[in-house]
Amino acid sequence: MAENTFGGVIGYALAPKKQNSFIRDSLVSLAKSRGIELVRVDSDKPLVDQGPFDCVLHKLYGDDWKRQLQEFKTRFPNALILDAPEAIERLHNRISMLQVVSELRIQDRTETFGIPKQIVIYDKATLMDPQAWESLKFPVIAKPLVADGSAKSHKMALVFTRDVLDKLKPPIVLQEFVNHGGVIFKVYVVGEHVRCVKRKSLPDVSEEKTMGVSENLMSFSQVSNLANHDAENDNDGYYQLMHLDDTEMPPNAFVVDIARGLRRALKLNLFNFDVIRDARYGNRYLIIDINYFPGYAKMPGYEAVLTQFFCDVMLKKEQEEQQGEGRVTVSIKDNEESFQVPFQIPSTFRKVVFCGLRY
Ligand SMILES: Nc1ncnc2c1ncn2[C@@H]1O[C@H](COP(=O)(O)OP(=O)(O)OP(=O)(O)O)[C@@H](O)[C@H]1O
Ligand SMILES: O=P(O)(O)O[C@H]1[C@H](OP(=O)(O)O)[C@@H](OP(=O)(O)O)[C@@H](O)[C@@H](O)[C@@H]1OP(=O)(O)O
Ligand SMILES: [Mg+2]
Ligand SMILES: [Mg+2]
Repeated sequence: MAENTFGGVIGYALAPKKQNSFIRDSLVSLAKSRGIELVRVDSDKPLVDQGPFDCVLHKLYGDDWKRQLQEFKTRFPNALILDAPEAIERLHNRISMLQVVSELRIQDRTETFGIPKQIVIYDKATLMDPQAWESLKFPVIAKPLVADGSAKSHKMALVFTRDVLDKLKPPIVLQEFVNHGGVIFKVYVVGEHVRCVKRKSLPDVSEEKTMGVSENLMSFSQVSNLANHDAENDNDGYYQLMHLDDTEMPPNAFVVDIARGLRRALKLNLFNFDVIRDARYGNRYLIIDINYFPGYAKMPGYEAVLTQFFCDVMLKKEQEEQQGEGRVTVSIKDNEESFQVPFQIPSTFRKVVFCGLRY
């Protein structure tokens, strides 16, 4: 993509951990060299009192933050909020998060995609009702329904048998565990840019293993974020087991099609999604998780990707503002009724004088 010169000020509102990992000197200086200034938003002060910002980049939760963004948008209508809080909210619930996958249509591909079979359980009574989960095949993964960024929302359990379901705390999603060779694909989306990487995942579960497990419930959290095992230091054979190196990537064009479709449907620019390849078929892919503003710094060369995105956003904003300059709303009064009509002033006219027309 051609380099553009439209700079601007981007305010970032991030939790301290995210700020530390994302806002590196290397990103700040590269962005600066392209005219983009990255400025920290102080979460102890009202957002409207800070700035001016051309754009606000954010990953914070709660009603107060949402209200602050609304107030900011009202006060500074030209400022961009990246991304819209209503669009982000869809990812805070593990059911609505994946509903969007069924809306996607991708043509002319031999690969297929979908989501694992899953049900939502809101209370203990339903959890104990066999009818609720009779359509599910065990093992299943129990995931907290809410994905609100808390440590709790990442606490999962691999459940081998029905008799341990009473140990779970609703509201939860019960999702069928699908064997996938112990490797997950994480697809990072930054506007138009799409990058797929491999990460380790839970190992496959065999029928015998399901029968013979001593514990019928195995708890875990953020498996793909555990430190990568060094192949030379692999005393426990974990790295070998995961086959990270010899796992084939999904076709790039397929991944890009899904990413672009999700971006359009979700109306989000900054997210990643986790994909597994169903070991039973080889060309069937399942989307299991979508995260807003993930750990981009783990993506090699993230500084260049994010800087280009910031520049693209600023350019688009500038173009829209220029187009918008000729746009006015004309009030028309017809006897007692009045109408508001949008009107575009042709760019060749420098000055237009509206008089009280009567006809
Ligand atoms: N249906 C499934 N079948 C097989 N493995 C799964 C399934 N769902 C989740 N996993 C495994 O469990 C891990 C955690 O699940 P998931 O990605 O839904 O949780 P998360 O806490 O939201 O993750 P993240 O840290 O990416 O936000 C996945 O990375 C994958 O290894
Ligand atoms: O911790 P990191 O920055 O690396 O990023 C992780 C991010 O944590 P943070 O936003 O709390 O920092 C998580 O967000 P929440 O679900 O907790 O909101 C989730 O998006 C993970 O998927 C990200 O890891 P990745 O998917 O890139 O491996
Ligand atoms: Mg995940
Ligand atoms: Mg997640």
